[in-house]
Amino acid sequence: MAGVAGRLARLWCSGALSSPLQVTRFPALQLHLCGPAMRASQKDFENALNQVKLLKKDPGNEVKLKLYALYKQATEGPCNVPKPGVLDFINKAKWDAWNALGSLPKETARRNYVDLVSSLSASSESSIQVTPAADRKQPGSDALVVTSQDGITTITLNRPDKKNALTTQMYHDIILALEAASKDDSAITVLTGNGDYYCSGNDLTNFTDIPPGGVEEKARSGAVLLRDFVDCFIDFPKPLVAVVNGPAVGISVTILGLFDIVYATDRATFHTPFSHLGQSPEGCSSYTFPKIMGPSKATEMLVFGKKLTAREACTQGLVTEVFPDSTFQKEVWVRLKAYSKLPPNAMRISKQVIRNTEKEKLHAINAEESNVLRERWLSDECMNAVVSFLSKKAKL
Ligand SMILES: CCCCC/C=C/CC(=O)SCCNC(=O)CCNC(=O)[C@H](O)C(C)(C)COP(=O)(O)OP(=O)(O)OC[C@H]1O[C@@H](n2cnc3c(N)ncnc32)[C@H](O)[C@@H]1OP(=O)(O)O
Repeated sequence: MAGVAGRLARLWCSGALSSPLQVTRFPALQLHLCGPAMRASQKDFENALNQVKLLKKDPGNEVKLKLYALYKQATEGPCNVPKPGVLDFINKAKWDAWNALGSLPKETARRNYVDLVSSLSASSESSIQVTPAADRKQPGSDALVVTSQDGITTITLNRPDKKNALTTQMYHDIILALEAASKDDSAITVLTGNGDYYCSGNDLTNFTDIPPGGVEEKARSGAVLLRDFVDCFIDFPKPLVAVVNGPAVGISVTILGLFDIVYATDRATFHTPFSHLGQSPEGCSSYTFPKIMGPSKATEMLVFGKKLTAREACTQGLVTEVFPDSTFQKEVWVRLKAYSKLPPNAMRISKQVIRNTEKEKLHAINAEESNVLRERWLSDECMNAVVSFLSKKAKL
């Protein structure tokens, strides 16, 4: 049993914050773990109990023991039953595992159980291929290409002849791609563009596809899609990196405030011409931009549509680092491949510790921005701007 206990201890030490030893060594972290941001609800716990039954791979005896111990600790508290006899190997191993958790609080055990099941579910689904969106047989879906390599899932906008403008189908496909990436075995996820542009924002021809319910219905469904789209970025659990390979416009700029890292070529520009288009900020930028760059710089961008160079965007904190265009791809991918080798659970959990403090706020802001935009899309100012662009009278 010393062997099992030793191996368990090693597992815990390498596991995601589940070791009682680690928790006592980092009391500040323990506070976070027990705080509302990291608390696993009863529902999360019940979901995890069901998820365990659906695991495609047997996790092995050591992990099963760990699950058992966390379950007992979460539901009954510290081990207080008599130790089974030496010949009762199985029950003794279970007792030892439970007893090893000492006085770990029930709430922490519940959280650790949920995290462990979540990492097991992710790795048991790792055999699922992340296929290019084109293979999902969705119309227009070759506009998005998803690949997974070297621990990195890359979502590439692939409409270079339209400057990677986002069609309605692409919003749906990106949501699906992010959902798949959140569960695959990659450590980090990248969004980038193919061709000379990163993305020219919302495809303005989206406005021409009016359903039987008329423009009001179009605006309503657009606002729902926008909200769902941005929610995925708010909730994305792993490090999310934007590789900005060229100019970025509109929503492709605003959501950068929800990424963890933004690398840009020195050829990139950042442009949010909402007033020119009779529109208003989305992607939580009404909150993230003032927070990142201060209110007046944010106003220059979001209200007056000031276009920033990559270096200006970096100085103002929207971009993490700028690279010469000639070496951009090489330098960025070398860096990302190195990052992708870091322990994935630690990265995920650190990201969540950072993000969880304001997740609720971001969701509320997203809902409000989407509502305001729904009204803006029905305004004369917006309709005139779209008509001007579509009739080739206006360009940014
Ligand atoms: C669920 C809904 C959510 C909605 C969320 C709201 C988001 C708000 C925004 O994103 S606002 C930003 C909207 N974007 C724009 O207004 C950009 C419009 N495009 C341009 O001004 C220019 O095309 C350009 C400055 C991006 C590039 O100019 P350039 O001269 O280099 O290239 P072309 O104009 O010749 O572009 C090549 C073809 O691509 C088409 N195209 C480019 N961007 C868009 C776009 N956003 N929507 C639709 N089409 C776009 C352009 O029309 C050319 O097509 P053509 O070859 O058929 O003429």
